[in-house]
Amino acid sequence: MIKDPEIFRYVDIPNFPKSTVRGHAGRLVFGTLKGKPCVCMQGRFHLYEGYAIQKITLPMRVFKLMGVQTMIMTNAAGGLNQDFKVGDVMIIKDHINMPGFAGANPLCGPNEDRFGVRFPCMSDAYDRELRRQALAVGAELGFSDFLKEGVYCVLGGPSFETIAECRMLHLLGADAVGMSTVHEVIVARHAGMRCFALSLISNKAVMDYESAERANHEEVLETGRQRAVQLEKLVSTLVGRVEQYNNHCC
Ligand SMILES: O=P(O)(O)O[C@H]1O[C@H](CO)[C@@H](O)[C@H]1O
Ligand code: HPA
Repeated sequence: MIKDPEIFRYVDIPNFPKSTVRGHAGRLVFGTLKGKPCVCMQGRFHLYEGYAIQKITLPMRVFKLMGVQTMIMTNAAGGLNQDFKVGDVMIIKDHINMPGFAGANPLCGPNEDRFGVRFPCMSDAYDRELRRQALAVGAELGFSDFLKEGVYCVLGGPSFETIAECRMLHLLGADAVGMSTVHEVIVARHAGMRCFALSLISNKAVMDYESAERANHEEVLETGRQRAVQLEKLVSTLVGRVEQYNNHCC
C-alpha cells in the first residue's frame, strides 16, 4: 500500500516504546500513499502493556515535530450498539475517555507550551470534514452497508468488559468499546493536528447473561483479516483526497 517504503523497527529508535501485542508488527513505515507523503505505525501502544500514558502518546509529538498535519487511526473494538454487526466499520465521531475520569490523561503534568495550550478543547476532536469525506468515499466504494458512525469508549484493559460494564457503557451513549486511540487523539489535538479514526467492530460486546459468546483476541484478529482489504481501500482513497491542513489556532 505504501510506495517506496523506508522501514524502521521501533526497537532501533532510541526511547521509542516497543510493541508487545500479537498482531502489532512494531515498525514505522515512511513513504507515499496516493502521492501523499506519510508515516505509518505498524502497531501502537496501550495502557495495559504497562507503559506510562505519556509514553504511549510520544509518537504523536514526534510526528508533530516531523510536520505531520493529519492523523488517521484505526482500531478494533467491541460493538455495543445493537444495530452494529461484526465486520462493520465505525467512523468515530466522538469519544468517552474512561481512564481520564480517573485522572489518567496524557496531558497531566506540566503543560508543554510548544505543543499546545493547558486546557485544550475536545468537542471537535474528530474532524467533521474528514468524517464527511469518509462517508462519501465509503458510498462511492459500495461500503455504505457496513460503514457506520458512533462514539468510541476507551477503557484501560487488558481484561475485556463484564456484562454489567457493557450495559453501563451502552447506557452512557457509547457505540463501541476498546483500549486504544483516545490518548493519542488527545495529544494530537493538543498539538493542533487534525484527527480521523475508524473502529472495526471485531466482536459484539456481550450484554446478555444467557449469551454463550465470549470476547477473545482471536476473533478480533480474524475480523481484522477479513476486512483488511476494504479498510485499506477506504483509508488510501481518503488519504488521496486529504488537502493540506494548517491549523494556526492553538
Ligand atoms: O489495539 P486496538 O486496535 O485498539 O485493539 C483492540 O483489540 C485488542 C484486544 O483484542 C486491544 O488492543 C484493543 O484495544
Ligand atoms: N472490548 C474492549 N476492547 C476490544 C474489544 C472489546 O470487546 N474488541 C476489540 N477490542
